[in-house]
Amino acid sequence: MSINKKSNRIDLDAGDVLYHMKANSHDLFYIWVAKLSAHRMFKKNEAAQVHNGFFQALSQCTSVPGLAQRNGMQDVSSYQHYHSTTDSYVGEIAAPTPSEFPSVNPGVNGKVSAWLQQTHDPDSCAQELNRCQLELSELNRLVRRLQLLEGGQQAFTDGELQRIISMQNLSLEKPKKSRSCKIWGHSRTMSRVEALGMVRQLSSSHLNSSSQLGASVPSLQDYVPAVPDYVYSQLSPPTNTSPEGRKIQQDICSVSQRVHASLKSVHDALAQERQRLQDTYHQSTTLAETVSGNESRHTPSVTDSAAEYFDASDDVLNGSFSESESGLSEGTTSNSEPEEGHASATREYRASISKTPNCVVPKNTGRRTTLAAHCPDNAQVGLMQILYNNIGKDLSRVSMPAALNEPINLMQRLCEELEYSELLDTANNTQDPYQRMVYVGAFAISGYATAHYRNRYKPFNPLLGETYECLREDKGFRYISEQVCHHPPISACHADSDNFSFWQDQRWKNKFWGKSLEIMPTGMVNVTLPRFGDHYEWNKVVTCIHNVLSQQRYLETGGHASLSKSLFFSTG
Ligand SMILES: CC(C)CCC[C@@H](C)[C@H]1CC[C@H]2[C@@H]3CC=C4C[C@@H](O)CC[C@]4(C)[C@H]3CC[C@]12C
Repeated sequence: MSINKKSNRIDLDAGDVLYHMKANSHDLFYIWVAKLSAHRMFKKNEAAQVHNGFFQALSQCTSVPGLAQRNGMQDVSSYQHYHSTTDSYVGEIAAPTPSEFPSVNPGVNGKVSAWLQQTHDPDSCAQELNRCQLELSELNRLVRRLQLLEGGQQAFTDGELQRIISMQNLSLEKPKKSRSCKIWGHSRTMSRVEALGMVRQLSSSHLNSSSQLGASVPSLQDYVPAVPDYVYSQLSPPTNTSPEGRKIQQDICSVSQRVHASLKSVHDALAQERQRLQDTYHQSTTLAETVSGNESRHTPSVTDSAAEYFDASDDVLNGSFSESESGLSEGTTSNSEPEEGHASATREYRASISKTPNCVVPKNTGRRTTLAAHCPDNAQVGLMQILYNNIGKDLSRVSMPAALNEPINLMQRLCEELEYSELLDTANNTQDPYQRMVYVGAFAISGYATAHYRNRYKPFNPLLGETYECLREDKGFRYISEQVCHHPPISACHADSDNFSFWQDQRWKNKFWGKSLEIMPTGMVNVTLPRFGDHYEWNKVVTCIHNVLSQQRYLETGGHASLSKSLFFSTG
């Protein structure tokens, strides 16, 4: 949660949804903030309780009253305890049998298996996975046996403790200064030797008090403080030295390696399959283009483009790209899938546009319809690691691997916002001023058509002074842009045609929310229509990249945009 007192704004990143709230008054703002903070506190406590409950359950399950219980399990010094009792704890809830391992959504399973069936060697993957499942159950059995074996030696004996302290290079410095160690007369940190001596005294006191001195005689334990918690907290779990334990550990290692090898081979097979699909798709589209020849090529619009860079609606119309290609999760794609009615409306609209006067659409432009190179699969790029290595640095200056880039730069990407420039052609030929504004409005949002799908790659950041020029004879406009500032990146662009002039200088602020990244463009977009002397101006809305670090990334565009019109000259 972040707040801005001046503007009474509260921003909340709730994982999937990002809330931006603005309170009408200061009082309301403070009430909201107080309530949200209280809610957050409540949630935190709730989580802490669950956490405590977990450890309580662990300690209840500990069969031998161990050291950790003496320590109140505060810092679970005993990683070993955690492990040794996990078995019984898990057992209380439900012991996971191999068949009960968390499974993915059955719909997804269905799709995957259907796809696997179509491949040339569907059985090998299935066999490998079956084998994997067996190995995992074996692994489960081994881990349980190891835990049972360790279960008998949960608590440290004093002798063991001494051995561990002397073997491990423990720092016996007290983490926080406190005056609890009164026995030494003054407060100071213990030396290693002292601590060891203390342990020795402690063990003898144990013996004395229990077997020789009797309850009435004050034992040394009453004077000598127990071995401090922080000493215990540094103990690493004792390694299992029994030959059987070692054997089980070796078995676990080798079974894990086999599981890893199986999963890797399944992964490789799937990757190969994916490549095969991509190649087939690429070949089929190239073939289709050659067969259909030039006669059917009216507008070399993105409909023809077979590369991974594609237009949203066309892609949906053709149904040519799978969900995995677009890198979207099931939910997001199905939300935006238009019905057939929408598809035919789009076709009709396109047909009507090409009849617009002044709209010269050459038949064959000689422009390429596919990109020269395929995009590499960047699913493996570990963004988390990159961010982790650059903690504290300005993210805009962190260099990212080129596998994350699409083979165009930001100025080219901005030029794509003119993909539906026919709307402006139509506006310039529409008498009704309201209708004109509707067309301009439609054009203003048409720039986002691809944004929804293009979330897997980022455009290259242009260099300072770099220019990009694009002549679209097919659409009748020419476009030029220049990178006018590198940090922060600002691109200025201008496009001209018989029917309109378009210009914008775009810079944006980024806000990283942990799971999502918001791109907040500043600057206005301008369009003029020469025939009526209209000047339209609008601002761009916020684009939010949700789940930016994962493959379930998706873009959401929203916010307030206002489109205003003024006259830039009188037409008389
Ligand atoms: C590869 C991974 C990690 C990140 C992918 C980030 C992509 C989705 C980001 C990086 C730069 C972004 C673009 C930056 C600027 C603009 C201009 C704005 O007017 C519309 C959105 C648009 C076009 C953004 C769309 C999303 C975008 C392409």
